[in-house]
Amino acid sequence: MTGPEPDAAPVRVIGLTKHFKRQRGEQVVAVDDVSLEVGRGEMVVILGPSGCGKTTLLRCVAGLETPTGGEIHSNGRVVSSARQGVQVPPERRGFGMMFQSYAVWPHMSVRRNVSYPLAVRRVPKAELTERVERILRIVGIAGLAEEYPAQLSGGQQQRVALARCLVADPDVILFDEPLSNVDAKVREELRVELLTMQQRIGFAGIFVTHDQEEATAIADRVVVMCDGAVEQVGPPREVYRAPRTRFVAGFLGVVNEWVGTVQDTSGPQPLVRTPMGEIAVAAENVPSDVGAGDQVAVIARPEVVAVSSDRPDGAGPNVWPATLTTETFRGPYVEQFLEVNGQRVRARGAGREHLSDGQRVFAAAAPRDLRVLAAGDAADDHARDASGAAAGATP
Ligand SMILES: Nc1ncnc2c1ncn2[C@@H]1O[C@H](COP(=O)(O)OP(=O)(O)OP(=O)(O)O)[C@@H](O)[C@H]1O
Repeated sequence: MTGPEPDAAPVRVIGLTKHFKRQRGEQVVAVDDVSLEVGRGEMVVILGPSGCGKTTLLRCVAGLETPTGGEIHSNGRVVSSARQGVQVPPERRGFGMMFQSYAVWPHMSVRRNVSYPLAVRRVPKAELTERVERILRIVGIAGLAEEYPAQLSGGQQQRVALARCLVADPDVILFDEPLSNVDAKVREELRVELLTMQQRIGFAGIFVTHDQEEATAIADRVVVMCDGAVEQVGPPREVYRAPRTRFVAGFLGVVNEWVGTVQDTSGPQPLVRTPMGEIAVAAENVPSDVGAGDQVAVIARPEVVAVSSDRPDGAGPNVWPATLTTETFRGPYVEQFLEVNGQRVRARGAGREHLSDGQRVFAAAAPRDLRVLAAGDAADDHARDASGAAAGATP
């Protein structure tokens, strides 16, 4: 086993594979050759639909599962290697864990729950008291120190779990859907606080979720998984705006997909012929291996489709006469469903103009806001099912 290296990444996963056997002997490849690095103080979010292998990946990193192949390093030290037969137990990996199943202990007060990780390490009493007080304050539960978990709300219990995790001062924390048991409002509050604490304390995190909004809100980098493998890794903005596959596009939010045939890729705005009409896409948003005659999908997020009652002034090539089918008020924005040449189009806007259902309008989208993806790479049925999102602009 190699020793810790100060400049090494807090977590490095190399070619990790985990197979399970089902009851009837059938093999499941839960994690399929995944490589990943988590930088110091970085929050990496693993996002994907149910059954894609997120939890198994995290459990392998934690040491709760023995990988079938590959390696895991913590600060340059090998903590798991199938080849070398190394499998360091969870408590000796130096990772904090905040899993749904790692609930707080009901028979201990908040203070004792939070003290526990230091008590088992025989941290001197004065230091223990000081560290526990500090963390209780940071997490905002100092006033609840003598309470028992049964007397706390779900959100407060999650704070206790977080405090218990942070008190040991881990440089990496593994989170498995830690906020899924609390209601939406508390969840959002905790999310913001978690980020604030992460910035203040500086720990790195691997955070598993199937909730794309949660992922984009907290991630420095998102790792999108599908069927055990990594589909795309990048900052949330990049993965959202420049998805590499239709699966990623559909999983990260609502998307319009217009399938068609590429006409010519020589100019600055290649044209794609679709049932909606010809669509111009900025050349830099067309993959280099796509050529004339290829079947592709043009991808448009609803917020890049502008709707107006008058033909927009100075508009570029993509302006389509449309019928507004329905418009729903969503508070910060309006959601619009349109029909363009028999195709459904979904748009999202500020709703400044008063429009009526059934009204003739114009839909427009700038070529630079559209992307072309190969039509064949779609695991998109999966994406649609998982996210409830609107690939093909179905509501
Ligand atoms: N102990 C096990 N034995 C057999 N198969 C398993 C075991 N644990 C997980 N699997 C299978 O491995 C695959 C990945 O499961 P995993 O729990 O990692 O997915 P997930 O992405 O975390 O899903 P979810 O979001 O629903 O928790 C699934 O097909 C699952 O049925």
